[in-house]
Amino acid sequence: MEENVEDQRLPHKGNAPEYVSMDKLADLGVLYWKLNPNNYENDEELNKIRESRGYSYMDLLDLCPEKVDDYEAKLKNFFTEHIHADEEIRYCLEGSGYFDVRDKDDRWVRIWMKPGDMIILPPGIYHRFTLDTNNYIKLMRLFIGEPVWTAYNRPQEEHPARKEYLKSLKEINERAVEAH
Ligand SMILES: CSCCC(=O)C(=O)O
Ligand SMILES: [Fe+2]
Repeated sequence: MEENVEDQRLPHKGNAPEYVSMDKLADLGVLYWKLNPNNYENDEELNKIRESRGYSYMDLLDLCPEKVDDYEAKLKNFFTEHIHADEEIRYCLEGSGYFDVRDKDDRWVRIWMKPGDMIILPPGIYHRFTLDTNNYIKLMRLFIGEPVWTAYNRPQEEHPARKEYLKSLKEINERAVEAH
């Protein structure tokens, strides 16, 4: 996506849009599933993911002005580039929104989340979130154990999760080179 944005809710694909493959996202450590959002209370596939990855905690987040205290302030924080010490796991049940992640060359990749899209962002990846022009999203948040939502705003080059992430990127890259 474009580097500089005036209205964060617009797509910002630029004049010559470039599309990023799921493989390239996987190379950044971003995992993706397509699930059935109408069946989230009884979804075997979701349960399997939760069990195998230890996601014991779950809550639902409805992002709209009526349901969120400090709505504008929250959205502003979500759109401030940051990392976490843990994975960020989000499953879109209704509405839509953009998760932006930095690629290897520090360019933004915009992920448009729609109902059924589930992503896991690895610890230490720089990212941000915004609603799109529909102004509504319902997200499931998952976590291993007691949730920690602390965001560390960029720059965080000395943060252990950041260092670990850069190391894992290097390893993914080396494996890709060997495979060719
Ligand atoms: C509303 S979920 C996405 C925002 C985010 O990056 C976060 O909660 O840390
Ligand atoms: Fe985050």
